[in-house]
Amino acid sequence: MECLNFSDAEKPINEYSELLESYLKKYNVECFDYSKFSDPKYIGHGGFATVHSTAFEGNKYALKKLNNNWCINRKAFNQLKCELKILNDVEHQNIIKFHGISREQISGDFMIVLQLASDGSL
Ligand SMILES: Nc1ncnc2c1ncn2[C@@H]1O[C@H](COP(=O)(O)OP(=O)(O)OP(=O)(O)O)[C@@H](O)[C@H]1O
Repeated sequence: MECLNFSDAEKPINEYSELLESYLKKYNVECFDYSKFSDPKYIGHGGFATVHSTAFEGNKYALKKLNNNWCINRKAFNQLKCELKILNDVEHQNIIKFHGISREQISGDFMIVLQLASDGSL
């Protein structure tokens, strides 16, 4: 008899955000306090995220919020974890710098904090 594997059901990305944060903290990824971001200005959105420019303690960043209608299963979550860890390890003058992550505690909204491409081109 064939059994359905309910443990691998897809869930919205915000339901993984706490797990994602604690995993990345182990690798010293900086976790920005979401309440300290100010002056958000909409830049644009893609298939998986919405991007705003914002300020944090006097510095400007691009804040990329993952869309909660993006649903992933456990395997895709594990891939995302690895990709974010790799992004944190990469440093190159031609690659937008990954500064860290942020999480809105109540909604679970998950954000990636990036270098702000000043001329709007990436
Ligand atoms: N670090 C950044 N600095 C400035 N603008 C950015 C930055 N990252 C993304 N953007 C802008 O925000 C918008 C959305 O970007 P995003 O990467 O979410 O979508 P995308 O490039 O369409 O890719 P996809 O749909 O594959 O996710 C685009 O206009 C992009 O140029």
